[in-house]
Amino acid sequence: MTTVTWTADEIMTVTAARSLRDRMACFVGIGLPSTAANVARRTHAPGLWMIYESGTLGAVPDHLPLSIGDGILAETADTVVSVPEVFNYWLQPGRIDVGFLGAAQIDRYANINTTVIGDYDAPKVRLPGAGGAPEIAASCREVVVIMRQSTRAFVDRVDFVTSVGHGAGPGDRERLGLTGAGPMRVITDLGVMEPHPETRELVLTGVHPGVDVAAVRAATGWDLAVSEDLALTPEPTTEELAVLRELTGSA
Ligand SMILES: CC(=O)SCCNC(=O)CCNC(=O)[C@H](O)C(C)(C)COP(=O)(O)OP(=O)(O)OC[C@H]1O[C@@H](n2cnc3c(N)ncnc32)[C@H](O)[C@@H]1OP(=O)(O)O
Ligand SMILES: O=C(O)/C=C/CC(=O)O
Repeated sequence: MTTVTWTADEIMTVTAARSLRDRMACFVGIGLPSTAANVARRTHAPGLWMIYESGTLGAVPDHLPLSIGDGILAETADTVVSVPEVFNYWLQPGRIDVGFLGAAQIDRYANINTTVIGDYDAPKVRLPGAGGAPEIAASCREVVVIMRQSTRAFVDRVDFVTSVGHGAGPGDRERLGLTGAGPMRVITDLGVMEPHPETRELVLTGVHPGVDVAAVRAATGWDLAVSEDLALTPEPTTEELAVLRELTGSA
């Protein structure tokens, strides 16, 4: 029997890809989300309708776009619309099923920071910023987050709320007028977290093969709750790995 070997980053990306279903409309963030969305489209979800913020609807890039301005998106899209149309017509009225985002920091309520580490006026690290992420987090029907797990990234309270997840708990999204369900899954190199239906706090609902719950808790900056029905992530298939490695040039 052939043993398939894979890295922690690879199982993270493949697991995130699997969270997308065929024919979904997916607002794709640049970086890890874009890699995972393109893996999904080339494997189990050929009809995934990928939307990038530059106004490219239905892009089918033959390589990973370097940015939302990469020509391959406009060249391969079903159509290209203006940025106001992406936000005002497609996103805000709830026409997009899933927003797929990355983050530098996330907290127990899945609030996202991509703005600054440390004090806003005297930052330790200045991050890429908000871009369209706050609107994506507000209005997509649901949000999936992909990021590597460590205590520097998984913090009790984010240094800056760039994109609201579940705010300070139940009812906050409704109070703020955010129409989408918010982050429903956070996928990392260690496992999968989902918001508790009542408290909205992230709960560990799955671990990747070979990962201890204790290791996930140790990489989290709050007392992470663990589901009683903890799932074990299925390993990446050879097809998923081949597609991922071809896309990232690591084949
Ligand atoms: C639709 C849209 O895409 S809108 C665009 C909005 N912007 C985003 O969505 C960005 C989302 N992505 C992020 O925030 C990412 O985590 C990034 C861009 C900050 C970093 O991603 P990567 O390029 O994978 O780099 P990496 O995680 O190695 O971090 C690079 C550096 O950023 C800094 N950094 C990143 N995360 C942290 C953190 N949590 N705490 C402190 N420093 C950090 C560090 O200086 C780090 O370098 P180091 O690891 O040597 O210390
Ligand atoms: O400005 C934004 O929202 C996103 C930028 C990401 C990119 O330039 O690819």
